[in-house]
Amino acid sequence: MNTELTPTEPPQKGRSDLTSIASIGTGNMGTALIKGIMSADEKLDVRATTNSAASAKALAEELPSAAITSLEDDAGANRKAAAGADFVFLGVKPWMMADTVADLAPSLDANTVLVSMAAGVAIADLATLAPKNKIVRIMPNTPSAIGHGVIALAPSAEVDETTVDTLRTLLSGAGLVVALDETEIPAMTGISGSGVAYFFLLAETMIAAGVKMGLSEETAKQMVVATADGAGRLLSEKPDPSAQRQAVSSKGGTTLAGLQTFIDAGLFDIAEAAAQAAGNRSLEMEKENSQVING
Ligand SMILES: NC(=O)C1=CN([C@@H]2O[C@H](COP(=O)(O)OP(=O)(O)OC[C@H]3O[C@@H](n4cnc5c(N)ncnc54)[C@H](O)[C@@H]3O)[C@@H](O)[C@H]2O)C=CC1
Ligand SMILES: O=C(O)[C@@H]1CCC=N1
Repeated sequence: MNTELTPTEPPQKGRSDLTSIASIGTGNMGTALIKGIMSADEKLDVRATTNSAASAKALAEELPSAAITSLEDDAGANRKAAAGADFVFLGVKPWMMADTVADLAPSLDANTVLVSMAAGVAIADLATLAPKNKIVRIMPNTPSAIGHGVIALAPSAEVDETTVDTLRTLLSGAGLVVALDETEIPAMTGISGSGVAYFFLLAETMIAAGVKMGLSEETAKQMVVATADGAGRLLSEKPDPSAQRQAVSSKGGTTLAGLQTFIDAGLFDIAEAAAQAAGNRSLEMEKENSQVING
C-alpha cells in the first residue's frame, strides 16, 4: 500500500499535446469553474495560481492533478502559469484585473485566449490591457463546481468559431453554456451569476422560519436543503415553474395561503428589483474599472 501523503505526479502535467489552461486567481469562482471543467475532461494540462501560499496548499488538495503556485512563493507565478497556455482564465477580483493583466500581457503568447470571469470589466478594457490577445468574457456561477453551473459566454468579435467551440466544450463540463452578447451580461448576472445567491438566501430564510415555528435547526436545514434539491431536479426534468407551482397548490389549501403572503409582500417587484440592482451594479463597475484602466 502506498502510504505517501504527497500525490504522485499525474501523467498529464506539462504535456504539450494537451489543451492547456491556466487559472489566474483561483478562489471561490475560479476553483468552482476549474473543478467542473476538470471533472469532465481529465486530459487537460491545468495550472492555477492564488495569492497566498496557504490558499495554494488548500487548492492543491482540491485540484490534485493541477500544478498550483502562489504569488507569495513566486512573484512570477502568474506569468509562468500563463506561459504557452491555450486559455488563460482570469479569476481575480474585478478591481485587480488591471494590474494582473498588465503584468501578464507582455509575456503572453499571441495565440493565448484570455477568458475573464470578472463582473464589471468590459471586453474593450481587457483588450486595452492585452492588445495582442483575443478576449472572451464569461459570467459563471458557483454550481459550476459540480457541473451544474450556468455560464454565459460572450466572445469578442475576433475570436474564431473553432476557438469558441473548444471553449464551449471545456466549459460545458461546468454546466449549461449560453452564448450571449456582452450587453446581455448584466441581465444574466442579475438572474444567474448573482441569482444563485438569491436561492441560497431564500433557503436561509426558510430554515429560520422553520426554527421559529418549533423545528430544530438541524431538522429545518435538512428539510429545506432536500426541498431545494427536489424542486431543482423536478424543474430541470419538467421546466415549467408555473405548472409546478400550480401542481402544489390545492384550492383553499396551505400552499395558496403561503404563496399569497409572498405575492402580497411584493415578491414579483422584489425579484425584479434585485435582478436590476445586480445588473446595474455590473454596469457601474464597468465604468469604474474602465476609468482605472484608461486613466
Ligand atoms: N463568486 C462568484 O460567485 C462569482 C465571481 N465572479 C467573478 O470571479 C472573480 C473572482 O471572484 P471570487 O472567486 O468570488 O473571489 P475570491 O476572492 O474567492 O478569489 C480571488 C482569488 O484571487 C487570488 N489572487 C489575489 N490576488 C492575486 C494575484 N495578484 N494573482 C493571482 N491570484 C490572486 C486569491 O488568492 C483568490 O484565490 C471576480 O472577478 C468576480 O467578479 C463571477 C461570477 C460568480
Ligand atoms: O458578487 C459579485 O460581484 C460576483 C459576480 C457574480 C456573482 N458574484
